[in-house]
Amino acid sequence: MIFTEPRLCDISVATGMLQNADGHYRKSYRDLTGLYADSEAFDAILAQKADAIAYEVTSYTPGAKTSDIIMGVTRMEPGKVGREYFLTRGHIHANGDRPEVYHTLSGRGVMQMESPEGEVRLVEMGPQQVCYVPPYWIHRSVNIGDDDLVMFFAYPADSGQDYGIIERSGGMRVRIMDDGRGGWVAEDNPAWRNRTPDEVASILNRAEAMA
Ligand SMILES: O=P(O)(O)OC[C@H]1O[C@H](O)[C@H](O)[C@@H](O)[C@@H]1O
Ligand SMILES: [Fe+2]
Repeated sequence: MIFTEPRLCDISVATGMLQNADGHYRKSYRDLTGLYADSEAFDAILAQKADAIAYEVTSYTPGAKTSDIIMGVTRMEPGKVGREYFLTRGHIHANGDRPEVYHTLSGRGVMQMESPEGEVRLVEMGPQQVCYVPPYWIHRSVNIGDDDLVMFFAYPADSGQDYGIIERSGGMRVRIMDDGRGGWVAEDNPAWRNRTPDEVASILNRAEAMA
């Protein structure tokens, strides 16, 4: 039997990156087109810095099985589009029955979660707080602070990401907005449509089919 070699990776909290990683992807503001409520404010950002990095992910993938764990670091810029705080695209795991752990290293964030049936959970996170995102929850990170939000994450390597689930429902159910007093407030997204019972069943069945 050949055992996987252990791997030590330093985390640079200052740069928000995993060292000795084997994966790195960046999302520019242009890549986030269509995610925010205020399209005029978003266009103004695009005019300034369409190709600047909005968030980036460095990761290490030891293998491809359920029993392999992908680990990495996400770094998000601070800011708002109009009143709406910067966010990641968000996804549900394509194999929905896969959880994820997020450990905030610096900055302040909200882990925004939504169940297939449209229940909402919002978990505010600061440094040295760990959030367990259970199986089947759609999840997205929101930077509600004035500085970079840097989070360590880990999840089973066969999770996969389904981004279409958010597009198909007109976004997530709530938007995380500036409350005007330096904090945040969740406001209903009027474009949101709940998933049908058939869609919910297919999310659950798909996970069974992949198991
Ligand atoms: O995948 P996104 O929604 O763009 O979010 C960016 C990243 O957020 C987390 O850190 C996840 O663990 C990553 O898998 C994900 O890629
Ligand atoms: Fe995930």
